[in-house]
Amino acid sequence: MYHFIINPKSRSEKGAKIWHIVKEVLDKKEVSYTFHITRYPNHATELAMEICSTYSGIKNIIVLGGDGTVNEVINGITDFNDVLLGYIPSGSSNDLARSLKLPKDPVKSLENILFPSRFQYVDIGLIKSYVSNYSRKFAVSSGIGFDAAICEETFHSKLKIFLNRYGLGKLTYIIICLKQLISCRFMDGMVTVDGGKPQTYKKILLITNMIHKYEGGGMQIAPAADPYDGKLSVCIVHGVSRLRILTVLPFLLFGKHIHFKGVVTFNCRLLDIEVDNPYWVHIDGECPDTFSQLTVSCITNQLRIIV
Ligand SMILES: Nc1ncnc2c1ncn2[C@@H]1O[C@H](COP(=O)(O)OP(=O)(O)OP(=O)(O)O)[C@@H](O)[C@H]1O
Repeated sequence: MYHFIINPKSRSEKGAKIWHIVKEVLDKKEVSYTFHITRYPNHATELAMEICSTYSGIKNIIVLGGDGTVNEVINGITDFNDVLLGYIPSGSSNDLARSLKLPKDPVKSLENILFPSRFQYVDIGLIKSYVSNYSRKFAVSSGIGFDAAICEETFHSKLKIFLNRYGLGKLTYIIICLKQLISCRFMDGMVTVDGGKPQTYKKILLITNMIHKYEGGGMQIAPAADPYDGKLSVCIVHGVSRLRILTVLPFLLFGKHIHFKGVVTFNCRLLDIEVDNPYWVHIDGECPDTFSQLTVSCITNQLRIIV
């Protein structure tokens, strides 16, 4: 039995159309399944919880949506040992699917799930703010500063809906990225790696904590990120002028930004972040709030996913 959780609103409502294609194949093949359509933000978390509590034994939960829906689902799974996750990417950025090299075509994706050749245990991240009493898991990445400000603005953007209609969703990120480059505030703060000595940074553009190498629809923020190594791949950009950042940005696509002055990358299990003011934080591309204190960690080999 497969349990589908579908976000019809993903990729500006293309999720609904993709589900119809998938459903047709399921019915034709007489596959036994239940399906659950999300009706509001965070509904996928409730649905995943419901599936976990209703059915016993190993549950095949299949997510049809974007990275945000995967995030909601992993936050609803009550026992990771009892879940085998399948994923049919139908979001605008699909960075998880890109990293795991999952098929883009929904029918191929479905076939991969119905006749799986293998599954993998992948790491997930956990972000907490003790100051704000907040905690959430993430599948792909979390970040504070510039990348989160871009996510926040993209979320409210009418341009995204318009450009997604023409398959140009990526362009939204580029346009908003340039806009944020002019207006975003730099942070001053302190970063503590694996409980070591706190390190002070000035004029921080962003601090990203990556499980997988891509975010923002294929930007290789952490080209060395390995979702199976039990570690976060961290990227800090600091002390660089806005003009300089503009010249570095194109190198992000290929992960070559890491060679520039002011870009610090390292792997760790635990990261403490304290910044001078509350700034936007994104978690798998969704921005719950602004925070000034964060503790980020990696949970090793937590999620069993069909690849
Ligand atoms: N019925 C709904 N109405 C409004 N919002 C919804 C509904 N169902 C889910 N959502 C919200 O849509 C958000 C975005 O979905 P998702 O991330 O899956 O797609 P996306 O933004 O197109 O893809 P990506 O994250 O890959 O760019 C989710 O975080 C979820 O809260």
